[in-house]
Amino acid sequence: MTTFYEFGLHHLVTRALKEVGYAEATPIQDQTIPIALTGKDLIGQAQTGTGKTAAFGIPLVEKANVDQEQIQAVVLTPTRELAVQVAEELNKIARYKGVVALPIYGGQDIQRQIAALKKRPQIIVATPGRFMDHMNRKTIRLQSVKMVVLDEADEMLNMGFIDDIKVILKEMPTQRQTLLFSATMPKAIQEIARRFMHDPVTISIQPKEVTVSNIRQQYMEVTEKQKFDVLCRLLDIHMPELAIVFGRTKRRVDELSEALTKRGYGAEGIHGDLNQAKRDSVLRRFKEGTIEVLVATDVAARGLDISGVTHVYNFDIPQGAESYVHRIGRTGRAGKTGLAITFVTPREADHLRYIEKTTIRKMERRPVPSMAEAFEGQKRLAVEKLLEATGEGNLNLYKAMAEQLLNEVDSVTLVSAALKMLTKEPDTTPVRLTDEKPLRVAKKGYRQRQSKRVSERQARPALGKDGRRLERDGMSGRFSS
Ligand SMILES: Nc1ncnc2c1ncn2[C@@H]1O[C@H](COP(=O)(O)OP(=O)(O)OP(=O)(O)O)[C@@H](O)[C@H]1O
Ligand SMILES: [Mg+2]
Repeated sequence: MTTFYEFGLHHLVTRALKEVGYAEATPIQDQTIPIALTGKDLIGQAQTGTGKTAAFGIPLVEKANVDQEQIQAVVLTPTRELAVQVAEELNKIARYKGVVALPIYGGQDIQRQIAALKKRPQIIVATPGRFMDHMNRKTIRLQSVKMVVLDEADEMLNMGFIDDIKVILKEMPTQRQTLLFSATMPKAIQEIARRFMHDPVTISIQPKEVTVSNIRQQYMEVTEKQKFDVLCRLLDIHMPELAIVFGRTKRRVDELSEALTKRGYGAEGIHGDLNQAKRDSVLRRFKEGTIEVLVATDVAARGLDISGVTHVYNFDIPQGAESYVHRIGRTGRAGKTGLAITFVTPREADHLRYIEKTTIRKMERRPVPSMAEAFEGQKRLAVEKLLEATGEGNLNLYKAMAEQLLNEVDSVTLVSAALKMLTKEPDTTPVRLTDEKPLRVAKKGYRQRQSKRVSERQARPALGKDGRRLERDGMSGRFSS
């Protein structure tokens, strides 16, 4: 493996990389950084969690000129949260060189953004809709842009951003370098490449294996009605550090997070109908570990890098194989291991096969855990907690009382009572969840009609009451501003 010194980077860039703990380049970084540094256009594909952000981020920071107070690079991302995250990573890489990356996204006060833009950052990381807004207001000037990155380009196409992207790219100087990155590269990307890239080099790391091997992939056959109890049991058995539960629609996410909270789990939902302040606070509390279960639509499936996510549950099987790859890719990142479990209702069996066929990877079928197994898991946790407390010391304050208690109650009864108090017993609090219709594998004719509809929709962007463009919420198929 290559160390970052071997790329001949500015010493202030290598110093920052050392500080963030990147000793060696990951395979995608190893292969793309030297090409990107030469100024060539590039398409980079590598599995989730393998460091694509730094693969484009390092060349961006390396090539930016600190003394030139103009926008020199633009990164476009499909979601607001991803724009923030990518800007954070770029700023880490850029901290000693003094280059500044600014995130610009919808739902944030535009005047504040305009004020921040006046400070003349060298790199902008933006969602397409808000970027267009600034272009139209002439609060962003593009004449000095030398590099453009499309992160998760395929998702931006899925979300109907194609027209925005075309307009944005047309406004950019033609003498620019264009980089395109994603873990999945459907055919539609080639159209972007052909129209907007100049003789791009394609780098694909293990294109056959779209998912990383350190994610264990399992599925469980459940009925719609069983899903919620099975999820609760799994959470009790797995005891994830952090878990993401993906639901199909915004309503589903709302109902699920409420139901989980009712049953005593620290859960919150995130989707595109929530205001930005709420989205930000939910994500922040998840990262801090204040809540341990994030319930999400596909809005959280792309690019988000949250360390500590040990489990991903597809409460509803995802529509597309790409969506599956990105959802489960929120775990098992940067060489860590993770577990992904997908719920499949009887009528969705074909859909599961289609995903397996597309990812060329079989999921392991697992039986639904019983309530007794979940209870066992929780009892084990209680024992662990109790044993841990015995090792912590500072028990002297309690010992006199313990001895007194032991005169009155036998030791087994006493410890049993302590364990009972520490154990989360099976909870059957009733919850309200609206059934989702099963997903069926689309028939060929239907698929074609659907894709035609999508292209029509793209040609005529959806407008809100005030005539503003609306952004689509991942794969949930509804619109939100
Ligand atoms: N060279 C490196 N050494 C160690 N860790 C790294 C290195 N490069 C990146 N990482 C870490 O790997 C994790 C995943 O990186 P990143 O988010 O860029 O993945 P990605 O390939 O863009 O994934 P996705 O397809 O999900 O967007 C991050 O936590 C990042 O800090
Ligand atoms: Mg990424």
